Amino acid sequence: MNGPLLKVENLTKHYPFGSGLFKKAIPVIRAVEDVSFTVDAGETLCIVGESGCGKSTVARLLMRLIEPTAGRVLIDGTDIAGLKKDALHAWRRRMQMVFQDPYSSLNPRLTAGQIITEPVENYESLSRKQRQALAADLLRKVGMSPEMIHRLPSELSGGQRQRLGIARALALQPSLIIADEAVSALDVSVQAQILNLLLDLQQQMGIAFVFISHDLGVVEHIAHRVAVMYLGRIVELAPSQALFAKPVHPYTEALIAAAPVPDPTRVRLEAPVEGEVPSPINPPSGCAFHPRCPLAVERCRVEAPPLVPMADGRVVACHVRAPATVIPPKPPVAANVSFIGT
Ligand SMILES: Nc1ncnc2c1ncn2[C@@H]1O[C@H](COP(=O)(O)OP(=O)(O)OP(=O)(O)O)[C@@H](O)[C@H]1O
Repeated sequence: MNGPLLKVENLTKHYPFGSGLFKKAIPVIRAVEDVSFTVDAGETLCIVGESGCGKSTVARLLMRLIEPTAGRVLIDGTDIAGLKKDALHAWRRRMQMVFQDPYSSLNPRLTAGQIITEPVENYESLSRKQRQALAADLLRKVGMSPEMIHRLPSELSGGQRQRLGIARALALQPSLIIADEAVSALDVSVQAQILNLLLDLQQQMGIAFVFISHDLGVVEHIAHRVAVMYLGRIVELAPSQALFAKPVHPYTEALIAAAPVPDPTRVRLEAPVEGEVPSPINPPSGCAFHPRCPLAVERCRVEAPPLVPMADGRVVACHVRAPATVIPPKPPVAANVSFIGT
């Protein structure tokens, strides 16, 4: 199939805020605003940004766990919103999710073997032997001993539980895995093991990842491309190497400056730039980053910058660093005009 595996077009999610009883319009939380990107087969797109910028909402929209206010999600060119029950069921096989907290996302009453095979049994019935063989195979794939098949989640370490969550996601042989802060709850050494496991699996099985993280060390390790979000919008989307070598948006620059060295004690992105993240209920006019931006000029206060494509394949929304080319107004049409006296 030509074209991207995943195409996200102008995805927007507004949550109602309060009742709006005495006002004409109900105020909304602008969680995700006009987000567009693509992901190719076998590619890893990381989404980064401070807490509350809309990363998890994008993940939930991709998985169709919530409905968008506007915009579309296409898989292999098919709009998932238009799928009827059976087609949606079939499509769900292709996209799986790995969650941040491996403990709360695993049923504590099921054994590792049952947890792994449960998604498959939603699609086909398996004999006891097939179930055991599948579970053992997937446990091996994620670097666990098949002997763990009878263990309960409470009998596993955090890293083992996250491997189990990955094994469960792999069971349906998905084309795409959405991983929302999938390693954030783990020790740094276990994080590295899980990330390397994901990279190996990607090479072996050609899986694409949308990997959501606020940890740039993690992102630098695994991303092919990176989308930087600020207050619900993508402000820069770039090939990973280019982004880390030369961030263009002042917000990206600040994020990278806050986490300069890839080491185990690296700074988290809790407050990478001065000032608070503004409210998504009443975002600033113009560029939403302007109140915190050291480069802001008057235009930033009044006009929202569009995402402008740059020569190295990135797109950036910044009036100062990536000014949109102003298309000169067309000259007046001169043909067939006759002037008196000429
Ligand atoms: N169900 C909901 N109802 C109302 N507001 C919501 C809901 N879910 C998220 N929000 C709001 O939408 C915005 C984006 O939230 P989201 O969880 O997507 O951010 P995030 O970048 O994933 O943050 P974090 O890194 O802390 O998980 C936030 O302002 C959040 O409070």
